Amino acid sequence: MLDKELIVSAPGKVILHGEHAVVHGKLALAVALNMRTYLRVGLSADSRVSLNLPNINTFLSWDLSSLKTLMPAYATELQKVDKPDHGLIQQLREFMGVLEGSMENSTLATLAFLYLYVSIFAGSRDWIGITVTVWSELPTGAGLGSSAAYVVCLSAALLSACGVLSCPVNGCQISRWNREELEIINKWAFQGEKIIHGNPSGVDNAVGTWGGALRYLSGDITPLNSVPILRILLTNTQVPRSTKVLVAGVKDKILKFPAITIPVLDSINAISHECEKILGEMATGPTDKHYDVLEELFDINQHHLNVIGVGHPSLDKLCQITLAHGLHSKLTGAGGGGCGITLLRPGTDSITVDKVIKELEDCGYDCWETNIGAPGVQLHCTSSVKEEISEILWTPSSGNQQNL
Ligand SMILES: Nc1ncnc2c1ncn2[C@@H]1O[C@H](COP(=O)(O)OP(=O)(O)OP(=O)(O)O)[C@@H](O)[C@H]1O
Ligand SMILES: C[C@@](O)(CCO)CC(=O)[O-]
Ligand SMILES: [Mg+2]
Repeated sequence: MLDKELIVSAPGKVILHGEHAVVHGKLALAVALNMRTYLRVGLSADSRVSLNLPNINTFLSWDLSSLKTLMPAYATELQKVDKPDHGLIQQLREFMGVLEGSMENSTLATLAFLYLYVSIFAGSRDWIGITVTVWSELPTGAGLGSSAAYVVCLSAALLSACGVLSCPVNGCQISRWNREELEIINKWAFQGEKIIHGNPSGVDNAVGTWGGALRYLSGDITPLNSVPILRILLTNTQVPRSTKVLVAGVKDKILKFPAITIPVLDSINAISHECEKILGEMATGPTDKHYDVLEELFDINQHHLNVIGVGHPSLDKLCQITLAHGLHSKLTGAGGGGCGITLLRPGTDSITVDKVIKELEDCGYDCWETNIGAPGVQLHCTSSVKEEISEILWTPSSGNQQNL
């Protein structure tokens, strides 16, 4: 139960192979990124529920009594959540005054929050006024799993605030929940992703919850324990896109040209399997040949992703620029702009990397070399949060808060 306040965080992710195909039951390989979303939840002094999302300039507040009117007639068994309650989603849309199909960042984030708040607190008798502030190091809507990190944080924080999960801080700087608890967090986060994405596979919230590197196939999550350290250059083309729209576009292509599109998804599946095999072999001694294969798999998959309609000229340009320096890239996440990844061999010298970064930055892109395999969702003791993040979490601009 929420005593005074809690801070949780969850990582973003990079999909190495399998984006989009994973929505249709194929294998994906994904790794957690060392960029996180942080959430602070505190008891509110008045009986209000407030949501501060500074990254997307959203500051809202509701009277607790008005939220109670939305409580479903039944109490969801919190451990057994399965499908989203479409009746409740519709009721929340009416409550917020938004139309079905609205794609605004703020609408989707608020709908996901209210859905999780009302559903989770309906299962507990104690409705409490809370203030939730979320801030992220991840770019919003750029393919790095910002939506999943957001809903994983919401799920962990709300389930802890209403007493379903323990708050295992125990004087530690950082602590984690046990396996059963992580499974509940993941299930509720998946509900949140469904509200934001429409038809997510569940891979992004799985990485946000469990962290590390994992294989994901039709809901089965298996940690990849022996992944070698890969050097990855991440590039944000800064071209905005929506995962929901891109996922729906692939579905349309499957329906329109099944005989053409399904074999492409099967080939992406085979790429993920091949990559998994190579990563396994690399654990006992990476060779140049392994890197040759990884590079070729990036190239083939990037072509496939273009075929299924999720490429973008900005991503083509990224591939061309890096290839001119002997480096291989592919989009990551939903594509359509957003981020791409470039594989750096252990021997890639810093002069080459700096040249590539300069050329990409000249196109208006943002680049950084990254570490992958970060920990999943965790609970922080207040003093363990970086100072600049803690300042943001403590000073929401309530001046422009909208009271509803
Ligand atoms: N920091 C944040 N604060 C509030 N809402 C956020 C935040 N980050 C992401 N979101 C929510 O997630 C949505 C973006 O999700 P989307 O799935 O389109 O992109 P992504 O998760 O960054 O990329 P991908 O799904 O390809 O990995 C936003 O519209 C918003 O609703
Ligand atoms: C495009 C997609 O495959 C990955 C988005 O990060 C969607 C999903 O799996 O939910
Ligand atoms: Mg997303």
